[in-house]
Amino acid sequence: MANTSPIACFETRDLCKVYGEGAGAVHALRGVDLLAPEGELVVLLGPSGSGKSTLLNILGGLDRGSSGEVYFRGRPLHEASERQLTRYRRNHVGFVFQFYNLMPSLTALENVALVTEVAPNPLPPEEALALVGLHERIHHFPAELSGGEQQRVAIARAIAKRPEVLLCDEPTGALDSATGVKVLQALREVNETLGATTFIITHNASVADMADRVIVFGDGQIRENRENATKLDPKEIAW
Ligand SMILES: Nc1ncnc2c1ncn2[C@@H]1O[C@H](COP(=O)(O)OP(=O)(O)OP(=O)(O)O)[C@@H](O)[C@H]1O
Repeated sequence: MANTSPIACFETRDLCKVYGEGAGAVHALRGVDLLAPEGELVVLLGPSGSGKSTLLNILGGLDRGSSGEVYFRGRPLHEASERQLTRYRRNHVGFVFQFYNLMPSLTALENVALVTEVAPNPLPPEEALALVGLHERIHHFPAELSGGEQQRVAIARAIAKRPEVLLCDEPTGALDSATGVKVLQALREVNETLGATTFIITHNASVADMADRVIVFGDGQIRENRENATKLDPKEIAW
Protein backbone atom coordinates (compact mmCIF):
# COMPACT_ATOMS: atom_id res chain seq x y z
CA MET A 1 0.00 0.00 0.00
CA ALA A 2 1.23 3.50 -0.79
CA ASN A 3 2.49 5.51 2.12
CA THR A 4 -0.01 8.35 2.36
CA SER A 5 1.28 9.92 5.55
CA PRO A 6 2.16 13.59 4.95
CA ILE A 7 5.81 14.56 4.92
CA ALA A 8 6.76 16.27 8.18
CA CYS A 9 8.02 19.81 8.20
CA PHE A 10 11.11 18.63 10.08
CA GLU A 11 12.49 15.25 10.88
CA THR A 12 15.77 14.53 12.64
CA ARG A 13 17.34 11.11 13.13
CA ASP A 14 20.00 10.50 15.73
CA LEU A 15 21.11 14.12 15.44
CA CYS A 16 24.26 14.88 17.41
CA LYS A 17 26.27 18.05 17.83
CA VAL A 18 29.68 18.24 19.45
CA TYR A 19 31.43 21.58 19.96
CA GLY A 20 35.20 21.39 20.28
CA GLU A 21 37.16 18.20 20.68
CA GLY A 22 39.10 16.02 23.07
CA ALA A 23 38.73 16.61 26.79
CA GLY A 24 37.03 19.97 26.19
CA ALA A 25 34.35 18.62 23.82
CA VAL A 26 30.78 19.66 24.60
CA HIS A 27 28.09 17.22 23.50
CA ALA A 28 25.26 19.70 22.91
CA LEU A 29 22.93 17.23 21.16
CA ARG A 30 23.10 13.53 21.91
CA GLY A 31 20.92 11.66 19.45
CA VAL A 32 17.78 13.74 18.83
CA ASP A 33 14.91 12.05 16.97
CA LEU A 34 12.23 14.58 16.20
CA LEU A 35 9.17 14.62 13.97
CA ALA A 36 7.48 18.01 13.61
CA PRO A 37 4.33 18.04 11.46
CA GLU A 38 3.56 21.01 9.21
CA GLY A 39 1.90 24.02 10.76
CA GLU A 40 2.40 23.12 14.41
CA LEU A 41 3.27 25.60 17.12
CA VAL A 42 5.99 23.88 19.13
CA VAL A 43 7.32 25.12 22.47
CA LEU A 44 10.82 23.97 23.48
CA LEU A 45 11.59 23.88 27.20
CA GLY A 46 14.59 22.70 29.18
CA PRO A 47 17.36 23.92 31.44
CA SER A 48 20.09 26.29 30.30
CA GLY A 49 22.64 24.47 28.19
CA SER A 50 20.37 21.53 27.37
CA GLY A 51 20.67 22.03 23.60
CA LYS A 52 17.54 23.98 22.61
CA SER A 53 19.28 26.76 20.69
CA THR A 54 21.66 24.29 19.09
CA LEU A 55 18.71 22.34 17.71
CA LEU A 56 16.94 25.48 16.50
CA ASN A 57 20.08 26.73 14.76
CA ILE A 58 20.49 23.42 12.95
CA LEU A 59 16.81 23.31 11.91
CA GLY A 60 17.18 26.86 10.57
CA GLY A 61 20.32 26.08 8.59
CA LEU A 62 22.48 28.43 10.67
CA ASP A 63 24.59 25.51 11.85
CA ARG A 64 25.10 21.83 11.05
CA GLY A 65 24.97 18.70 13.15
CA SER A 66 28.14 16.70 13.74
CA SER A 67 26.34 13.48 12.79
CA GLY A 68 22.84 12.24 12.13
CA GLU A 69 20.18 13.41 9.71
CA VAL A 70 17.96 16.50 9.40
CA TYR A 71 15.17 16.79 6.84
CA PHE A 72 13.09 19.81 5.88
CA ARG A 73 10.00 18.60 4.01
CA GLY A 74 11.88 15.43 3.14
CA ARG A 75 14.97 17.26 1.87
CA PRO A 76 18.25 16.39 3.62
CA LEU A 77 19.73 19.55 5.14
CA HIS A 78 22.70 17.51 6.43
CA GLU A 79 23.75 16.93 2.81
CA ALA A 80 23.15 20.50 1.61
CA SER A 81 26.02 22.61 0.28
CA GLU A 82 26.68 26.01 1.88
CA ARG A 83 24.90 27.68 -1.04
CA GLN A 84 21.87 25.43 -0.69
CA LEU A 85 21.77 26.07 3.05
CA THR A 86 21.93 29.83 2.50
CA ARG A 87 19.11 29.62 -0.03
CA TYR A 88 17.08 27.46 2.36
CA ARG A 89 17.48 30.04 5.15
CA ARG A 90 16.69 32.94 2.89
CA ASN A 91 13.61 31.46 1.24
CA HIS A 92 12.01 29.32 3.91
CA VAL A 93 13.02 30.39 7.42
CA GLY A 94 12.13 33.39 9.58
CA PHE A 95 14.15 33.97 12.76
CA VAL A 96 13.18 35.87 15.89
CA PHE A 97 15.77 36.31 18.63
CA GLN A 98 15.67 37.73 22.16
CA PHE A 99 17.20 40.99 20.98
CA TYR A 100 15.42 42.57 18.08
CA ASN A 101 18.33 43.90 16.00
CA LEU A 102 16.26 46.58 14.31
CA MET A 103 17.97 49.34 12.32
CA PRO A 104 17.65 52.39 14.61
CA SER A 105 17.65 54.91 11.74
CA LEU A 106 14.73 53.23 9.95
CA THR A 107 11.03 53.30 10.85
CA ALA A 108 9.11 50.11 11.63
CA LEU A 109 7.83 50.06 8.06
CA GLU A 110 11.29 50.58 6.60
CA ASN A 111 12.79 47.86 8.81
CA VAL A 112 10.26 45.38 7.42
CA ALA A 113 10.62 46.71 3.85
CA LEU A 114 14.35 45.91 3.97
CA VAL A 115 13.35 42.26 3.80
CA THR A 116 10.39 42.53 1.45
CA GLU A 117 12.47 44.34 -1.16
CA VAL A 118 14.59 41.23 -1.70
CA ALA A 119 12.06 38.42 -1.13
CA PRO A 120 10.42 36.73 -4.11
CA ASN A 121 6.82 36.72 -2.87
CA PRO A 122 6.62 38.96 0.19
CA LEU A 123 3.71 40.17 2.25
CA PRO A 124 3.28 43.93 1.89
CA PRO A 125 5.17 45.40 4.90
CA GLU A 126 1.99 47.13 6.11
CA GLU A 127 0.21 43.78 6.14
CA ALA A 128 3.03 42.08 8.08
CA LEU A 129 2.92 44.88 10.67
CA ALA A 130 -0.89 44.70 10.87
CA LEU A 131 -0.66 40.96 11.55
CA VAL A 132 1.34 41.67 14.70
CA GLY A 133 -1.03 44.48 15.73
CA LEU A 134 1.21 47.42 14.82
CA HIS A 135 -0.73 49.12 12.03
CA GLU A 136 -0.81 52.40 13.99
CA ARG A 137 2.92 52.48 14.68
CA ILE A 138 4.40 51.87 11.25
CA HIS A 139 6.12 55.25 10.95
CA HIS A 140 7.73 55.12 14.39
CA PHE A 141 11.44 54.61 14.88
CA PRO A 142 12.61 51.75 17.16
CA ALA A 143 13.54 54.22 19.93
CA GLU A 144 9.91 55.41 19.93
CA LEU A 145 8.56 51.88 20.49
CA SER A 146 8.34 49.76 23.64
CA GLY A 147 10.35 46.55 23.90
CA GLY A 148 7.30 44.47 23.03
CA GLU A 149 6.50 46.66 20.05
CA GLN A 150 10.08 46.39 18.83
CA GLN A 151 9.90 42.63 19.13
CA ARG A 152 6.67 42.66 17.13
CA VAL A 153 8.43 44.66 14.40
CA ALA A 154 11.11 41.95 14.44
CA ILE A 155 8.39 39.31 14.06
CA ALA A 156 6.80 41.28 11.19
CA ARG A 157 10.23 41.43 9.57
CA ALA A 158 10.68 37.66 10.01
CA ILE A 159 7.29 36.78 8.54
CA ALA A 160 7.23 39.32 5.69
CA LYS A 161 8.92 36.89 3.34
CA ARG A 162 6.14 34.34 4.09
CA PRO A 163 8.47 31.73 5.60
CA GLU A 164 7.21 28.19 5.97
CA VAL A 165 9.10 28.05 9.26
CA LEU A 166 9.37 30.58 12.07
CA LEU A 167 12.10 29.90 14.65
CA CYS A 168 12.00 31.98 17.83
CA ASP A 169 14.80 31.81 20.43
CA GLU A 170 13.52 33.31 23.68
CA PRO A 171 11.38 35.94 21.95
CA THR A 172 9.98 37.15 25.28
CA GLY A 173 13.21 36.80 27.24
CA ALA A 174 13.74 40.56 27.58
CA LEU A 175 10.10 41.47 28.21
CA ASP A 176 7.79 41.84 31.19
CA SER A 177 4.82 39.49 31.33
CA ALA A 178 2.14 41.83 29.94
CA THR A 179 4.33 42.75 26.98
CA GLY A 180 5.41 39.13 26.55
CA VAL A 181 1.78 38.08 26.20
CA LYS A 182 1.31 40.51 23.30
CA VAL A 183 4.35 39.08 21.55
CA LEU A 184 3.08 35.53 22.07
CA GLN A 185 -0.33 36.55 20.73
CA ALA A 186 1.37 37.94 17.63
CA LEU A 187 3.25 34.65 17.17
CA ARG A 188 0.05 32.66 17.56
CA GLU A 189 -1.74 34.90 15.05
CA VAL A 190 1.09 34.42 12.55
CA ASN A 191 1.10 30.67 13.08
CA GLU A 192 -2.64 30.45 12.50
CA THR A 193 -2.91 32.97 9.64
CA LEU A 194 0.19 32.08 7.63
CA GLY A 195 0.39 28.44 8.73
CA ALA A 196 4.13 28.70 9.38
CA THR A 197 5.47 25.86 11.50
CA THR A 198 6.60 27.75 14.59
CA PHE A 199 9.16 26.85 17.25
CA ILE A 200 9.42 28.94 20.41
CA ILE A 201 12.24 28.45 22.92
CA THR A 202 11.35 29.75 26.35
CA HIS A 203 12.37 29.42 29.99
CA ASN A 204 8.79 30.06 31.03
CA ALA A 205 7.15 26.63 31.38
CA SER A 206 3.63 28.05 31.35
CA VAL A 207 4.10 29.21 27.73
CA ALA A 208 3.77 25.50 26.90
CA ASP A 209 0.00 25.87 27.39
CA MET A 210 -0.33 27.74 24.06
CA ALA A 211 1.46 25.03 22.05
CA ASP A 212 0.26 22.20 19.85
CA ARG A 213 3.37 20.30 20.94
CA VAL A 214 5.73 20.63 23.87
CA ILE A 215 9.27 19.28 23.69
CA VAL A 216 11.32 19.19 26.86
CA PHE A 217 15.09 18.99 26.53
CA GLY A 218 17.56 17.68 29.08
CA ASP A 219 21.28 17.18 28.60
CA GLY A 220 21.16 17.23 24.78
CA GLN A 221 18.23 14.85 24.47
CA ILE A 222 14.47 15.03 24.16
CA ARG A 223 13.15 14.03 27.57
CA GLU A 224 9.48 14.55 26.77
CA ASN A 225 7.47 15.14 23.60
CA ARG A 226 3.77 15.66 24.17
CA GLU A 227 0.80 17.08 22.31
CA ASN A 228 -1.62 19.42 24.06
CA ALA A 229 -5.26 18.34 23.84
CA THR A 230 -6.32 21.96 24.20
CA LYS A 231 -4.37 25.17 23.66
CA LEU A 232 -4.71 28.29 25.76
CA ASP A 233 -4.85 31.82 24.41
CA PRO A 234 -1.58 33.51 25.50
CA LYS A 235 -3.54 36.00 27.61
CA GLU A 236 -4.81 33.08 29.72
CA ILE A 237 -1.28 31.94 30.49
CA ALA A 238 -0.23 32.38 34.11
CA TRP A 239 3.32 33.74 34.26
N1 LIG B 1 29.51 27.78 19.69
C1 LIG B 1 29.67 26.99 20.74
N2 LIG B 1 30.87 26.52 21.09
C2 LIG B 1 31.03 25.71 22.16
N3 LIG B 1 30.03 25.28 22.94
C3 LIG B 1 28.80 25.71 22.64
C4 LIG B 1 28.55 26.58 21.53
N4 LIG B 1 27.21 26.82 21.47
C5 LIG B 1 26.66 26.13 22.50
N5 LIG B 1 27.61 25.46 23.20
C6 LIG B 1 27.37 24.59 24.34
O1 LIG B 1 26.45 23.59 23.95
C7 LIG B 1 25.54 23.30 25.01
C8 LIG B 1 24.11 23.53 24.54
O2 LIG B 1 23.92 24.93 24.33
P1 LIG B 1 22.54 25.56 23.83
O3 LIG B 1 22.79 27.02 23.63
O4 LIG B 1 22.03 24.77 22.68
O5 LIG B 1 21.61 25.31 25.09
P2 LIG B 1 20.21 25.96 25.44
O6 LIG B 1 19.36 24.86 25.96
O7 LIG B 1 19.69 26.74 24.29
O8 LIG B 1 20.62 26.94 26.63
P3 LIG B 1 19.99 28.36 27.09
O9 LIG B 1 18.62 28.05 27.58
O10 LIG B 1 20.92 28.81 28.18
O11 LIG B 1 20.03 29.27 25.90
C9 LIG B 1 25.95 24.19 26.16
O12 LIG B 1 26.79 23.45 27.03
C10 LIG B 1 26.74 25.31 25.51
O13 LIG B 1 27.68 25.86 26.38
